[in-house]
Amino acid sequence: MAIHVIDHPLVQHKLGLMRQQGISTKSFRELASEVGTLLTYEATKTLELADTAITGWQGNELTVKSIKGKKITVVPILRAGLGMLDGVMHLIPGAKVSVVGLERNEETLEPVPYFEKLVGNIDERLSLVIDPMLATGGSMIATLDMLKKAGCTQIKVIVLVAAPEGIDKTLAAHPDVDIYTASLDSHLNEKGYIVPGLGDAGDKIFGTV
Ligand SMILES: O=P(O)(O)OC[C@H]1O[C@H](OP(=O)(O)OP(=O)(O)O)[C@H](O)[C@@H]1O
Ligand SMILES: O=c1cc[nH]c(=O)[nH]1
Ligand SMILES: [Mg+2]
Repeated sequence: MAIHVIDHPLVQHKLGLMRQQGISTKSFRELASEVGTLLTYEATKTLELADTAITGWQGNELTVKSIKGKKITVVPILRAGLGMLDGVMHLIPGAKVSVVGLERNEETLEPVPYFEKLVGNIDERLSLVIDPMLATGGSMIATLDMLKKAGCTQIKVIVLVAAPEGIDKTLAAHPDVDIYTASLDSHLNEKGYIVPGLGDAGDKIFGTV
């Protein structure tokens, strides 16, 4: 479908803080979660509403709006996607979580799948895939392939930063998917890292470097 770059001042300010050299694990983690919340707000903007009858505070009949039938599963891509999970669940606490594990081979840049635990009835759910980084697009495309193979037909992607190369590849492979991001950065460097990017998001979230 399309890429949506969210230029809300809070998103841009927080993303700017994340780009600072030497940022602490604590700050990076907090900001990843906060930007995750803000991007989720934007990504859920198009959820359909239905009229629901309730009894109001005065005992009278009222019609209010509620989110229509659509069940949601949040899909963090291990490891780094876990850094956004709390922030996303903050807005949709009832969502079920489907976990996929993929690690990019840093020589070939190909994704290597190592874990898949999807919730039941995924064909009836909207999947919200979360990962801080979309670089070559390999990990995202493999995840979308996995979800579609399991029967999922409605998918939105939320990433903190994306590279144009990866976005083009992902949208070419999965033109039906909407991608929400805080930034479409300049390009990939010779090692497949996003420039200016955030560096290695997984390592920064888990404190492994
Ligand atoms: O678009 P791509 O070129 O596939 O790169 C992006 C992927 O790389 C990172 O994960 P990584 O493989 O480093 O695993 P980690 O989250 O365990 O650190 C990132 O979180 C994405 O999943
Ligand atoms: O820039 C990048 C690319 C892949 N994975 C990351 O963590 N950062
Ligand atoms: Mg990593």
